[in-house]
Amino acid sequence: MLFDAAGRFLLTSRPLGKVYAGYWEFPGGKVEPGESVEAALGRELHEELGIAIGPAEPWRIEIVDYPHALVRLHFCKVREWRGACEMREGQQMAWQTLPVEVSPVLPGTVPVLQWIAAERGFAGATHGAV
Ligand SMILES: Nc1nc2c([nH]c(=O)n2[C@@H]2O[C@H](COP(=O)(O)OP(=O)(O)OP(=O)(O)O)[C@@H](O)[C@H]2O)c(=O)[nH]1
Repeated sequence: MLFDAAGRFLLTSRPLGKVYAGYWEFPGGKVEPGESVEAALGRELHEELGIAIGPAEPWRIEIVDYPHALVRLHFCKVREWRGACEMREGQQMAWQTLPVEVSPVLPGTVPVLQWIAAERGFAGATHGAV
């Protein structure tokens, strides 16, 4: 999860051809064998966005049982990176705050918005209805 100095966070849309194409999520991807979560995040954000991240602060872990896969998601906060985000996989990006304006949000991403809301004392809907 990239957070800028204003506290906005970056969401990206899933590219065509993937499950849940067009749904918005925090950029990232799967950990490869032998790789740490932080290293995987750095690799994925470089592949997807062309940036080199600074420290990744582990935040929360969520398990989601999708019809296509059971996934364990490790959310880490990143506040420093080098380079400007470019969409290397045909995705879209949006810097967001609460409530999130992009839609639809990936089911596994919704709880994360709720955690951010709790942390910020934000009351109300975190995102629009699909
Ligand atoms: N990056 C990311 N993935 C999420 C979020 N929420 C969530 O449920 N996921 C799920 O976690 C998995 C992430 O793996 P991925 O992005 O590398 O995999 P993918 O389905 O795109 O397939 P791929 O192996 O072809 O890249 C997907 O099943 C995705 O649906 C999120 O906020 N960010």
